[in-house]
Amino acid sequence: MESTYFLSSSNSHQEPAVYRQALVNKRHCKAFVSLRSVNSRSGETGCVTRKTATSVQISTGPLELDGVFEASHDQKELFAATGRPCIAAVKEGRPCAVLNYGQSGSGKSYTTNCFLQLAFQELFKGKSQASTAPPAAQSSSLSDTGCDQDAPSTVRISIVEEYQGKLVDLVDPAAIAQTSSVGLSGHSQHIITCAQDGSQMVDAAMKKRHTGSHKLNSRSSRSHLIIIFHVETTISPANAPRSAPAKTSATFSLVDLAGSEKLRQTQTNGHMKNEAMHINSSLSALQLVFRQLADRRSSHISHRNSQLTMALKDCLSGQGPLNLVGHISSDVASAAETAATLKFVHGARKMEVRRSPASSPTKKGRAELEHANAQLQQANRDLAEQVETLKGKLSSCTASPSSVSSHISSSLPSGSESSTAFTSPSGAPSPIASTVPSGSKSSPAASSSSASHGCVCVFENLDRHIRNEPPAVTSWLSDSADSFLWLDEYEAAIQRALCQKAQQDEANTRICQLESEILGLQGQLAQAGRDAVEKLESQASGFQDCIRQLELETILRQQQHAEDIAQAEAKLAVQAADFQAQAAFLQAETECQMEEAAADAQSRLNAQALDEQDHISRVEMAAKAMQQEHAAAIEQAEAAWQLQVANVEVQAQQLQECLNTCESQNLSMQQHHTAAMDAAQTQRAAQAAEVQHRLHLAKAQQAKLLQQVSAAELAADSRIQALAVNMAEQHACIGVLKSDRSHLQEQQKAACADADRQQEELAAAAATVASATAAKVQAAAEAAALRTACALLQQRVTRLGDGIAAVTKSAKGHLVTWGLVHPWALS
Ligand SMILES: Nc1ncnc2c1ncn2[C@@H]1O[C@H](COP(=O)(O)OP(=O)(O)OP(=O)(O)O)[C@@H](O)[C@H]1O
Repeated sequence: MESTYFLSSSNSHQEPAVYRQALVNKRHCKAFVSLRSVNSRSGETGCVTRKTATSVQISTGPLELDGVFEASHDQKELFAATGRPCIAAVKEGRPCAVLNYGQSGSGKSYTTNCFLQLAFQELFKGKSQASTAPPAAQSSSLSDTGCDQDAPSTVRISIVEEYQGKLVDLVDPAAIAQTSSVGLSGHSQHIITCAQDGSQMVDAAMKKRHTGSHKLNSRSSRSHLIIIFHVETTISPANAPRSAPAKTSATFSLVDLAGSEKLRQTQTNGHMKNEAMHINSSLSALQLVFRQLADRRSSHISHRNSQLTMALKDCLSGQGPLNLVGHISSDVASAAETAATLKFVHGARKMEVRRSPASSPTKKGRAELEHANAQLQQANRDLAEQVETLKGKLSSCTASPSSVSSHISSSLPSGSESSTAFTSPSGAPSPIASTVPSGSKSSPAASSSSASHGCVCVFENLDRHIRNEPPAVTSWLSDSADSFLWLDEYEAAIQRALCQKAQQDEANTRICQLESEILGLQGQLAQAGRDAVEKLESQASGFQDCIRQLELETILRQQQHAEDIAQAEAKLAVQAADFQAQAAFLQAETECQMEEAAADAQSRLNAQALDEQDHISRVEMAAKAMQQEHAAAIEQAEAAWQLQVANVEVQAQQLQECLNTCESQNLSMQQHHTAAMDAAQTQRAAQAAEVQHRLHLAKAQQAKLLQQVSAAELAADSRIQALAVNMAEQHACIGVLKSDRSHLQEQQKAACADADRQQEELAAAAATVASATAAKVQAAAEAAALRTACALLQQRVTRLGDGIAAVTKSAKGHLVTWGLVHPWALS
């Protein structure tokens, strides 16, 4: 049984997308131009000309491309450059595509039809007749032609159009063609076995394609046509590398895009206008995808913008050739469209194969996928081992005819030869002799299993001969009845062989079952892969949607932020203007306030100076008042003292007068002797007691005056101390004022002058206080003088007392002497 393995095909329906992504950046899109030199509309030509085989001349200079062909006669060359490499690639298992792009009426459909015929020829090269055999047989027959070593074993075709955003299967309308994250799916696939088949199918499908008539094209395509060739190729062993798989599968897409239209030029209305809008919209989506694929900075490919780009996702993946044919006209009236087509086609050359973020799975998804793949590969290996084991068992059950015959020979009676054993006694050749090689002997020990196949062959041959030629065999059997004594043994061998054949059939059945299981598992593997891919792609599409949503939100937010920033800037400008105005106002206000503060400070200083002056004047007045009070007190004290002194002097004079009177009376009494002596003595004693009393009073008054003087001195001292404290406080205030004045420059001078003036005044006050102190000293001196006078007065009083005592003693002596009084009366 021939084992077939799929190559690592890039077909999206057989492998996860992660393995389909090429990792190397390289250019994969080639740009070609099909130039129609017609002047149907404007009558002028020459807006573009073919310069070389790979460049066109336009107004701005030459434009390099991968190939430039004259549409009128170069269709085969164009196909050779664009279609044939794709056919070769699809046979190698790489997906590829040819896209026809251009203005309406530029010849895209014409070229597509030519390409189809040429592609069929290329695919079925060497096979001219359609085979009537069933597909399985066709597959083998295609590869067995020997014309093309790698001719496709199976070619299936799908024809789908994208019309107004919907996909339509043009071969089987019942099929629901749709796109998903893995590309196009659900479309019908139809095996074709020859170019004729393909042409008929395409012709039938083309009749169903949406077309319309407008000014530029009487049969204008109103849809994008996608013709997909699903090609499976069995590579001959000679071509296949030793370890390479032997079968490939891939798709070749031939795309006839609807023409880009300017409504003004085509002059379409109503329904066709709608169609044109859809066409232009999907072409714009395609252009965007091409631009994104050509732009390395672009991280997102917008396949989902249209059904067309979704359906062509595989073709654009860059795993196989992508040939873009731009159809242009040299008509000057089409210059704008020609320029646009050239720009698009030329820009597509920059497209590079790269990992598409749109299809790249997430890390987690990739890990899951790789894990699942590893498991599936392990299961595949296990199954392959089982198959190999069963194959070994089968081969051990299989033997060559020679071994069977030898086994049969060994089973014959001894001495009998196989050649005679199968020869009739009449010498007629045995009908089965040819099945048993003569003279072949094998060891009797040969296994019955190795003999089984030979026995079966012999038996089948015999059976066939019996059925085909019954009389000959019957006669041969009857003639040889005696010679077939070993028939029983032969029958036994046949039984054994049949038994082994049954075992072999069973093994074959088991192998078939296992193969079908393998196929089922492979299908499951593929399905699991597809499911996983689909899941990942759906996740990726979800992510894309999220990313798009986020991008949209980001753009909206950016716009909102820009607006906010503009508003904020406007507000800030207004606020800045306000602030400036406020700052100017505040500055003016501050200056006014400073001026006012300076004026206030000045006035306060002036007021303080005035207050100080008032205070000093008050202090001075208080000092003056105290001095006056002190002086008054001193004067009062002096007056009181003088009054007292005067009183004492008066009393002393009065006492002197009394003494004089007493002396005169004493003289009179001396003249009148005894009676008057007692009365005079008593009177003198009473007078002396009164004088003593008055002296005592005078002394008390003197002491009181002395106390008053000392109290006045204490009060004066305390007043002087209070004045000194006040003066110290005034000095402190002056210091504070000085420090304040130091901070105020110009005003300080006046304040200092005032302070100096106040200082001077204070000095004057101090001088006044000093003079008051001097006056106090003087008063003290006067008090001392008063005290001295008092002492003198005391001495005079003492002397007066002594005189009085002496007078009294002399008077008493005279009285005793005179005998007026007895001495003892005087003691
Ligand atoms: N190379 C050519 N040789 C001769 N005739 C041509 C060639 N190319 C186009 N034509 C003719 O020009 C006409 C318009 O061509 P075609 O329908 O292929 O244009 P188109 O690009 O497919 O237009 P649309 O986009 O509107 O479908 C057809 O009648 C076609 O036969």
